[in-house]
Amino acid sequence: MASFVPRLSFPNQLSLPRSYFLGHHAAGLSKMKTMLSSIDLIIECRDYRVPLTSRNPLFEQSLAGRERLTLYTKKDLGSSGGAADRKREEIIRSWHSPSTVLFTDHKSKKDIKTVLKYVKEYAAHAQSIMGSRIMVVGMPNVGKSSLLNALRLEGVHRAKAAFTGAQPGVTRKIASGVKIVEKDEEKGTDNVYLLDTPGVFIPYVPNAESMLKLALVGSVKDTIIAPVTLADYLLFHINKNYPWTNIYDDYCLQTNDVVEFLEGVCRKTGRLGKGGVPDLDAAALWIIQRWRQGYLGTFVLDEITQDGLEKHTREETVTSLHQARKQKKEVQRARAKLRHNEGG
Ligand SMILES: Nc1nc2c(ncn2[C@@H]2O[C@H](COP(=O)(O)OP(=O)(O)OP(=O)(O)O)[C@@H](O)[C@H]2O)c(=O)[nH]1
Repeated sequence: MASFVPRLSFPNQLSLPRSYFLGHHAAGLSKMKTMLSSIDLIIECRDYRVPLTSRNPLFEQSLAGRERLTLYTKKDLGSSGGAADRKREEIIRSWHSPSTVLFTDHKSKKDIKTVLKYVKEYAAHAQSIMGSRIMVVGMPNVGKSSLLNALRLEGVHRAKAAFTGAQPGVTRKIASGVKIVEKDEEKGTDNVYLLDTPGVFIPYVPNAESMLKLALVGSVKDTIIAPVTLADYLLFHINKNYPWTNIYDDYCLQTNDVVEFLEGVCRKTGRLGKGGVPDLDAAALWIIQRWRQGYLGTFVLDEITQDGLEKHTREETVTSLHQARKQKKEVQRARAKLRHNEGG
């Protein structure tokens, strides 16, 4: 039998939306800027599974001038704690050196204690009279509110203060500060407050593959990109990077054909419509959610190399919304011209 050959590239998705910069993202960012003078430290959350793609250049520009802790969230979904994971973390640390970088799973007491230790040390060093104020920022759905709740529970043993949810955009406004560390008279340290902020998306994603990655990790609403396209990208990624794992053995043999894959999922899970027709959209959504919950294993979608951050930053063009619209129009014009030529 011929051995399976995975696809080496994913077809370019010309019609894929490349923007998800909503009104409350822009409003949230402006408000963050105006509040900067009262903030001591920024915790910027990025997603462990997309350490490069979940970097939002807007935070570099708008929130410059404040000390920052970069925290890679959802570690449990990207790392199984093996040698390759440790190597990856070492590389990511080197990107930010000499600044501190932490990797967290919000359910891990150990990880949350490490963040609290950093925060306490920072607060002791900052010696603010009014108590320290920390702002947590990041892309939508990266886990900011979950982090706040976990820090509050571990730090002051208080219940949840922020709503969380599996879809992006649960936090819409900057909340007032929530206490995560109690003052300590003996040590001479004051209270530490954490401010949750709405997730802010990149104004214009420079390439379609980055948009697919961001959609897969849940940074954009599931209604924005067709679930079958997203499942196809997931299949491509699994085949290319984990061809030996038999992750989807339960549904079908190894394949590069998303329809074959999803039909297998439909048959196995009973997602069949009238007359037994497979419901591909429902199967795609289900498999994406299984992936997001970690049931298909641990995944990192970005390629992590020593010069990865530098390369990514170079390639990244922070396109303004005006430029984004201009580019969109150019694509539309090119397509119309193509249609016209094909018709003529
Ligand atoms: N597995 C895992 N899931 C996490 C982790 N942190 C957050 N989540 C989940 O990710 C989803 C989004 O978390 P939130 O805390 O609401 O994210 P957010 O960044 O506040 O989202 P916005 O409201 O869009 O700004 C929720 O379903 C959380 O349970 C983590 O460390 N590991």
